Amino acid sequence: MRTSIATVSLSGSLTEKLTAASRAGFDGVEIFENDLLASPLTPEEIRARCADLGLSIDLYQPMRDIEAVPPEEFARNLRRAHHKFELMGRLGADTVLVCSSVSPLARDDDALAAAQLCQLADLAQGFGIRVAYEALAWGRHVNTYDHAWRIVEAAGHPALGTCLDSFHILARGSDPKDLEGIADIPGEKIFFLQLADAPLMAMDVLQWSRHYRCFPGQGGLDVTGLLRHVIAAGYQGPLSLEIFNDVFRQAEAGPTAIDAHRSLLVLQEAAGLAPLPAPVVPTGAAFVELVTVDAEPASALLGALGFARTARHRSKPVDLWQQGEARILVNLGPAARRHGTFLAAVGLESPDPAGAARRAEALLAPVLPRRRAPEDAPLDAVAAPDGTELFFVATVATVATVATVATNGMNRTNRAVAEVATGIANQPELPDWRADFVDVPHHDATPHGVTRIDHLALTQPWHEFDEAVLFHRGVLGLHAQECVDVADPYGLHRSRAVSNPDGSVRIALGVGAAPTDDGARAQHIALATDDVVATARAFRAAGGRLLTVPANYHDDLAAQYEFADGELETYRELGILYDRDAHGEFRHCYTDTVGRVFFELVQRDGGYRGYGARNAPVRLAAQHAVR
Ligand SMILES: O=C(O)c1ccc(O)c(O)c1
Ligand SMILES: [Mg+2]
Repeated sequence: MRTSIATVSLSGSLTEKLTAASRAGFDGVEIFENDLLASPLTPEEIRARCADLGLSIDLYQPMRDIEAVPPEEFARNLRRAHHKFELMGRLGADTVLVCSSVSPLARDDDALAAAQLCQLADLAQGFGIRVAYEALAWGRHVNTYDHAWRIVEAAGHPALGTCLDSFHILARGSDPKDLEGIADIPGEKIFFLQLADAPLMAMDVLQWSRHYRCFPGQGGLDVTGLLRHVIAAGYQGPLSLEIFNDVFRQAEAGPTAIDAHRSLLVLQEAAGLAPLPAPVVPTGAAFVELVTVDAEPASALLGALGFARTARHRSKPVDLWQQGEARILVNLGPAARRHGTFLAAVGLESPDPAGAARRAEALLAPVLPRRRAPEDAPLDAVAAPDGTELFFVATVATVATVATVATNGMNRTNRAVAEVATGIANQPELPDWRADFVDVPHHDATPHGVTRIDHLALTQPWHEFDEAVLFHRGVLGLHAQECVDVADPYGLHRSRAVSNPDGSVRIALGVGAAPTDDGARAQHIALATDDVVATARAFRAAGGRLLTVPANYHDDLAAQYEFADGELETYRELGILYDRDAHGEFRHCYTDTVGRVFFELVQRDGGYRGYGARNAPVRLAAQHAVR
């Protein structure tokens, strides 16, 4: 379907907003009156600019406090409307949005509202304009979609229809049954559809709408369900985003518009309107890549954690450090001069790397060159919103399967293998990232019990948090958990975890204060161990330093839980934190920070699902204290 976006959703001047909308692939815009009033361009120039950018002006909005008012007031409203309709003629816009009145002058009189809207529509019709009447959730007398529709129906004017806005409809928390009436509105009488999501919050609905709307898929409203009803009604107009959001108002318009368009692609897929290449959910973390200018601190830390430097890149100064199934690349790269040591890339194991990249590209993710150097294996990679490079790499099993199929035909493969092989039959050669690395002699440093990467925690730029969540959900097909807010002594840290079904890929996306030296966005790598006490002790014995946790924390633990003899003393000594949920237990501790990066050692038992959020305020305070 055609896509559109209200100019209020983007930051900048009207010209900047239009340019961003066009570049992101929108077909049209809603011109918000304030953007026009503040623009030095004449309506004719705006019209020409939109035409140059390939944008139609799908809606002019809003007109307020029009209906159900005393006659002398209504006469003034018609005069105002006359001016606006002339303006719309100059703009080349043929639909105007009228939102339900909030005026104290408005009467609770549907017949009067219908009669006056009918007169307004008559005037509009003379200009070739249609009036779309929308119920604001806080409208004085009209605040539900069905009430607005009853008035439109009663008015019975061909130039009068309704505008449905998912926020106003869903924010009232109505019973899903109440939405079924949407499908009964004749599709051609739904003149416009505005789409917005919002995080679930208990607050005044006007404030909620004006500050916290977000793109579909970023909040907690069932925008997909609503869209299905509107489509069932036969609506054929554009899908238009109308997002009032304090963060998007400040963020750069270009990336916000791309995020916006991505949300409509994911929404249309979910509503069964337009398919995308199917999500290829990653099945594991193959590696994490750190970039640093000085390998020494990172190497010392990895060595103390029990990692061994097992291989080196054939052509570049990149070392592979490994322990169990945890693999960390240390890259001596110039980028670190700007950022300090940072996590630059993640290798995600994928049953179909090319398919994963196709979906990412369809969802407007920047696709990175397949080879970073001519001799490198050609890997599919895209950039996440925060710039982290995501490599889709063949799972070890997939690479082996292709080799087996290639050499032995199908006779020795079982059915599961055959299925995977069919899925990748058109990829004769699945590049293996590991082939770029040559083994180096190493003393098998006694491993310290790290088995794999448990999760990554990546702090996002302040204005890209919602975008990051939608990206990881939509592009990678990961499931997003609820948002958690964590108190930081110098601010607030908000976190939302995304994961695959078996928990072998977990990323905690965060935003807010960061306990790093220059406030740079902290990134941490949590390493799984079956025995955090043993791993922590071995780390210490090898010269590693663990984050010190205040005694008050452990005193509080003693008040909450009963521990075996000596257990709590061990946790005090090593700075181990403890949490429990309905499924199991979590024990974890933290290393020093190098640049932006630190490590966490975690022991999950019994299917614990969280990330130790209740301990995060104590951990953040301790990290700030170290600085
Ligand atoms: O907040 C408002 O006033 C407002 C204006 C126009 C709309 O379409 C809307 O949904 C809200
Ligand atoms: Mg609206």
